Amino acid sequence: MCGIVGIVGSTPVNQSIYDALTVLQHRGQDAAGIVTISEGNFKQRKANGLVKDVFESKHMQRLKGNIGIGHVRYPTAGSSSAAEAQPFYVNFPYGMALAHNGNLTNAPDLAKVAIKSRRHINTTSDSETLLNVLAHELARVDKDQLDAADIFAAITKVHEQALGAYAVATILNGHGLIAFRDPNGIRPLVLGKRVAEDGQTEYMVASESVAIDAIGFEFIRDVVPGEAVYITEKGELHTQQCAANPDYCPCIFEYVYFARPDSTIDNISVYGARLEMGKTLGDKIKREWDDLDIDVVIPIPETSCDVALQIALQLELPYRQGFVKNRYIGRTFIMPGQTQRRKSVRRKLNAIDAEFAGKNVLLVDDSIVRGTTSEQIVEMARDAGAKKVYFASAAPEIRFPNVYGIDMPTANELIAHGRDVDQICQNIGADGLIFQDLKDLVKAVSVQNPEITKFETSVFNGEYVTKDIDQDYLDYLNNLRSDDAKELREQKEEIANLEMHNEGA
Ligand SMILES: O=P(O)(O)OC[C@H]1O[C@H](OP(=O)(O)OP(=O)(O)O)[C@H](O)[C@@H]1O
Ligand SMILES: NC(=O)CC[C@H](N)C(=O)O
Ligand SMILES: [Mg+2]
Repeated sequence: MCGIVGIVGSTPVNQSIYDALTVLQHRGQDAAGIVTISEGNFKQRKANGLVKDVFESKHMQRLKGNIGIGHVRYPTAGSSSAAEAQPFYVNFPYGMALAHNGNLTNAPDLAKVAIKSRRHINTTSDSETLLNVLAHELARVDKDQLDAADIFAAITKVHEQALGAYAVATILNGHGLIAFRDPNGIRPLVLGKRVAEDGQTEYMVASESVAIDAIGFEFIRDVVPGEAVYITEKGELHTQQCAANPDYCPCIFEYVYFARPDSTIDNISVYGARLEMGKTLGDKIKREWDDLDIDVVIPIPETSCDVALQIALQLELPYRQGFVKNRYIGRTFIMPGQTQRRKSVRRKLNAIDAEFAGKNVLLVDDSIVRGTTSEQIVEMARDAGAKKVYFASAAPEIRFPNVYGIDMPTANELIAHGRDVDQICQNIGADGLIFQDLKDLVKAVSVQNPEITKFETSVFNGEYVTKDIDQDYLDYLNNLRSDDAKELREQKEEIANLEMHNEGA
């Protein structure tokens, strides 16, 4: 999952974009970038690394201008090279830059069409392709100055061509900031505003509401599926529905794992959703495990803490933070390779023996994906002296690849693929394992906003909302993006490529 942000201000936006990116860091740890426009010139800084490492004060000083966009990246297409860090830039028409969260499922076809239209695509990133599709549609309008209707017409054309998930922020020289969300609203996008000292209203878009809160903007609302927002350089706001058949279907995994608990997405508090997940899973544990003698409930930090606390309340058992998290290690699941992910679990989490010695413990995690965390954590609980180790997952079994912006491209890498609960339990070495039921997860998330009746749940049930996904596509993705394929390709690219990116800048 990546994080995006865009601001049209009445004073320089570099620091606000930087600050917003730091609170979206949990959505992508691989690369970060900011592009601003100052007097018709684009200013850019992007590189691999965390926000705090990518931007030095010399970069910040150069990122002048009252309009800009930013991105934190967790790659799901192309490579993780710095050349594919975002935002991407094209000079025609007008000069524009784009930041994308999501994943296009027809990127290779779109790239072919764009190249036929004499656009140049320099990387394997789906986001660069998306930028070129939009640029092509804007270039078709034969005018020096586009108005809101021209821009919305171009986005309508993009919706007609692009498949998959996309929440986008883009800046267009001489015009302003454009943001839009795919017709299913798979990835989140919110809009905020702030009245500046000079009285001008400044606008902001971001992946999560927490970014809006953190830099002192006021949340206005979610951008709805298929909708586009255009904020002119002067700060005028235009919005329009640009999709023929928008159909709300946000990704449920945002609530399970990706988003910060203090964000609200599609009028659903992520924290509230996690508490509800704890209630429904707690009830299932009561129903199915009433004979078990559990002494204590222990979360696997950090994302599962809210769920675990609620389960403990539900079961009337003590809740103890038996694992201490090293605050300097990031999220392991979004790290690029399995070796790094495996190593990081033990560096990140350490057990407090007193909470385990001689006890029957119930460990709670938000999800079990590859099983990297759960396998090691069960062992750590036993090493710390636990008598019995039970495990509960707030998400159901993840058995199918994700194609919409979560890097789970290969069913074989998923621990629940082809295994029933007992087999998974055996694999992670637990004495008992319980998963949330999908209907309960949907209930837990939707209870705060009954207007949303559908969620993107393909990783649990294999039903892909865009309908273009078939076995051929999943095989293609498997060959392209399995951990092994990625490692091989990146080794080759390191040797062969001198890319269009100046890392030291
Ligand atoms: O089965 P796996 O492949 O290990 O993936 C699932 C685990 O990864 C995530 O944690 P992560 O360390 O990424 O972040 P967190 O600190 O936010 O929990 C998630 O919360 C699970 O703990
Ligand atoms: N996780 C994401 O949103 C990734 C965006 C885009 N597909 C990339 O790989 O850069
Ligand atoms: Mg975790």
